[in-house]
Amino acid sequence: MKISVIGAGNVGASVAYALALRGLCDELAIIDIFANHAKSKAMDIAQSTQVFNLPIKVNGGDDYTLVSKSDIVVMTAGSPRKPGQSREDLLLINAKVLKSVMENVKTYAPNAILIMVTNPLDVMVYLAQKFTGFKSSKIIGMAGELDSARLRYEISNLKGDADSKSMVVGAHNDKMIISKNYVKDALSDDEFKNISDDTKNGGAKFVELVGTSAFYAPAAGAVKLCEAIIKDKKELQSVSVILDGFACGRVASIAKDGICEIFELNLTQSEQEKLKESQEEIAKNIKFVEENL
Ligand SMILES: NC(=O)c1ccc[n+]([C@@H]2O[C@H](COP(=O)([O-])OP(=O)(O)OC[C@H]3O[C@@H](n4cnc5c(N)ncnc54)[C@H](O)[C@@H]3O)[C@@H](O)[C@H]2O)c1
Repeated sequence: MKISVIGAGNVGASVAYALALRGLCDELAIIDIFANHAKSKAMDIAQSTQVFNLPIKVNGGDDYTLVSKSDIVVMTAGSPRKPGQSREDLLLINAKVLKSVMENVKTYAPNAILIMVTNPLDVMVYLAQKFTGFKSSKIIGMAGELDSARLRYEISNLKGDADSKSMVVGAHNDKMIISKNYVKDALSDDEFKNISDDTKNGGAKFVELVGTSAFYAPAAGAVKLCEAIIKDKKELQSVSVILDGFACGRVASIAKDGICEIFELNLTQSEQEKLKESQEEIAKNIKFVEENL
């Protein structure tokens, strides 16, 4: 199993490190526009695997031949949010990065399953297909599992633990949906409201503290997707998927070929309206990129 991680920054390096230490692949490639940065991460991670005597080959650089024959490519290259920025402020900056990276992925790893992390996530998921022509079942956006982890973090801070099936669905922006239909823990109305607010604010709170976006928990979300693919788990995860003219969060079953089934969301009328609004916003942002790139 060969996995390539594009972008050796905070999220990319954390993905590569976690993949290596969990022994999920036997070959790992790390690519960044800053070749020495990627090489240094690869060397450091390769030395970490020696600590545990894990037989993993790790290479890094800016040369896309390193990505050849990857089974999975995790895309993390691009700018993260800075204080005061929304994920949407990154639209054109990261779409340009995505276009150049995807041309190389298409050339060197045409059979890979693509895990997208770069923000604004739902827009990038849709554009990744436009730039690669990959089947939509082979492009999966990671964000729902991060938002769900933040939800369970808030619940367990309050209640001591959280149901592992509680999840956040819908778009990866301020209109993410925290629905009682998907929260399996018993919460009063006040508790539900406070936990929803804190979960939605989880990303911004991190940006406020350190001036950039979170990385360990997002990396864990990407690794969870890799694991579901590698182990053919048919695991239900909250992921961004390509739909008709846009991409947005759905619950989908993840297995060896990528997305094997997408489920309709079970939402109340007002939640459905909110989902529709966020989908329209995503479609508008896609159009903006298409007209301005
Ligand atoms: N989906 C999510 O839930 C989620 C969570 C956190 C962060 N993110 C997003 O992930 C992305 C990366 O975040 P980060 O914190 O790792 O940022 P970072 O700045 O630490 O790392 C980004 C890396 O991308 C590299 N890069 C830039 N352009 C490139 C190109 N053309 N080719 C190859 N590499 C290139 C940079 O050199 C840098 O090393 C951001 O867009 C961020 O918003 C998404």
